[in-house]
Amino acid sequence: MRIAIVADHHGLALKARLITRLTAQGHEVDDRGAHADGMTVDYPPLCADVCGRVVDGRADRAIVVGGSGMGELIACNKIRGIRAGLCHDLFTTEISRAHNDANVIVIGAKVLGPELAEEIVDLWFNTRFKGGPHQQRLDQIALLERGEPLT
Ligand SMILES: O=C(CO)[C@H](O)[C@H](O)COP(=O)(O)O
Repeated sequence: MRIAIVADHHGLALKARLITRLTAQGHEVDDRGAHADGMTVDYPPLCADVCGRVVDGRADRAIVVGGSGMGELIACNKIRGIRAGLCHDLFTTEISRAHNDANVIVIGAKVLGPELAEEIVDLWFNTRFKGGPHQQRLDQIALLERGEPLT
């Protein structure tokens, strides 16, 4: 897969570790920043960058690493066409793909250790969307996103 990845200042070490792992697995990983320079950064532009790439097809999926990940989750889900999941355990990670067809995974580097983060990312990439009634619900979410009435 073509994966766009970003991290703020809290997620740089985890981002580097995930890039190494995903590249070794055969993915094409595009590191969109931030880059290790000791500066603090604002996460919304980073989220906008990778989410824009998912929406316009330059990336298949995106990974966003923050401190808690909560603000990143909010930012990503403001972008039309993005379904971002905050994944800090195996159950919600699997559901974010199987039920929600998440196209962005958000991780808090201050919440998870690196080994669990790797396990979560592997599970996220290896879980298929189930479709069926879940597709109907995603269609309803898309209506909400466009400000259209739910039918
Ligand atoms: O996870 C985050 C947002 O949800 C950020 O990493 C966090 O808010 C950064 O804060 P600070 O610059 O004070 O370290």
